[in-house]
Amino acid sequence: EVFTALVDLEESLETEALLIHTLRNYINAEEQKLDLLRKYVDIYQSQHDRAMEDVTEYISNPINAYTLVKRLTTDWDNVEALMATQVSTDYLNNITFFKETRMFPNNEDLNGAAVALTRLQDTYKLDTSSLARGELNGVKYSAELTAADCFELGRQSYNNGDYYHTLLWMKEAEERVNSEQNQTINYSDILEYLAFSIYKQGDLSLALTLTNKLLEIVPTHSRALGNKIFYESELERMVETKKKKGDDESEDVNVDNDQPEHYQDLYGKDHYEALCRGETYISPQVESKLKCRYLSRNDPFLKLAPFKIEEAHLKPDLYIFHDVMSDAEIETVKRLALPRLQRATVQNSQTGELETAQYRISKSAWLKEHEHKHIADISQRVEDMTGLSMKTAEELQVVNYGIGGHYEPHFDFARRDEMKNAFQTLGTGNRIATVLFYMSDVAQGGATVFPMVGAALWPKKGTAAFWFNLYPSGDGDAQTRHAACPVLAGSKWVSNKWIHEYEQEFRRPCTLERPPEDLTA
Ligand SMILES: O=C(O)CCC(=O)C(=O)O
Ligand SMILES: [Fe+2]
Repeated sequence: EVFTALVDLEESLETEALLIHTLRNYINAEEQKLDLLRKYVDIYQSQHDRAMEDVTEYISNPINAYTLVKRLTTDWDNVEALMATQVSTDYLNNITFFKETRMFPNNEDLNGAAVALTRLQDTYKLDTSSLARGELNGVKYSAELTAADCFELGRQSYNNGDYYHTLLWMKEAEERVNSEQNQTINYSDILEYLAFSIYKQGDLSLALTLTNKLLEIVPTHSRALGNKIFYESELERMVETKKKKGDDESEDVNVDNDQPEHYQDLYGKDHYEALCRGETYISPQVESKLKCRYLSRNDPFLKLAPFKIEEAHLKPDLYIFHDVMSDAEIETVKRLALPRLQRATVQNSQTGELETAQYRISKSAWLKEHEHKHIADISQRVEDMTGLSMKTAEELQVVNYGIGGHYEPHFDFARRDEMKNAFQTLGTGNRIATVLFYMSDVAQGGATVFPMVGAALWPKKGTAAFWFNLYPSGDGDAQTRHAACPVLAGSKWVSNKWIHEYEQEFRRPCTLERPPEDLTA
């Protein structure tokens, strides 16, 4: 979803400001035109009224005779010309220009935004009515949805073949429209979608009832008339098959009330979503062993200001480093990434979906002195934190997740079959370890979760997560499979520092120890 990234939405707000300004100017211009026409019509009226007081006297006066003729010729021509003036043309041209030169969401973006919202609804088990009232997990935000907004969410779901969400949102639209003073959508439009998605869910008679209700409101509705005939004949056919079978076996109606496929097909989806909701399942044995400690690596400087480490899981070891990126460094990293983030997107390899905006800060980027220092300091800090060499590490990779932005479960290391293309040619080896800096707090959602071990790491500005992706033998640790949960409220900024195998020989000598079970071969 290209348009869920914060930066895109910011530009969209600027575009909207331009549109509002243009619309206001257009309305003013139309009003000026109407004011002028009003002035003309008033003059006509008063002259005409005067004439009608005494018609004979009026037309026998040569001046009146002249002005009457003039009013009906050149004056009237002016009126007609003014009436015909297309005030809107220039303003419409302006709008076309904005659409061509500025970032402008299209129908695909609207669909993406709707999918993002329904994803949040599923992941965080949000109740439709609460969501429509602007409540997220009991927190009331100012925004609310109108009946028309709910209808549009239903319509987008419908177009995606997702009748499960169509029904949820059309029902909500129905409830909302009944309590709206100025109705934002026609009830009959809602009924039509409602009836068809109910049919898709297998309830023929309810679909027929709703269609009849629709025909009471709009008796000539042609699609509804067609559907009525179809539902009635289907129902009749069902009754006949029932009679033939002579029992009450359930009918083989085209039932389609499951969630769409992509909600089900991913490994451990339920578990992943439960973790995202904060229902962690880390084993009590592991949890009781977790400690917080200071790390100084016998380094005299670090002894003065040791790293504060929190263990989040053991085997695989997941660490949280506290206070390892300053606000100034965060601002630098975001600012360097921002201009490039606007159109950059990440494609999810499993779903092909566009996920988030991301950007790699490159060494060759022209950096100001303090920016250069910040980037170098961050790299040095990662070296101090991990004790690993930065010689083969990748550049800092920046990701911004907007509302609904997420990253499906994945490994950071390359599997054996991917290795050749991935990192071998670079001469850096596989990604031995990951340092993930959190560059923002996230109001709700956005955890980094490890479904196979039941750990969830919650973003906190200035902290960093750290783990080894590979066993000392060089084999990938399947348990490090992880995901970024969708952002429910707020915006999430992270940056990754991926550290590679080569050059680590003296820092993390490899052993021949094999993993207990190689799930990734
Ligand atoms: O954003 C996160 O929490 C995780 C990001 C991640 O896994 C990645 O970029 O590889
Ligand atoms: Fe990752």
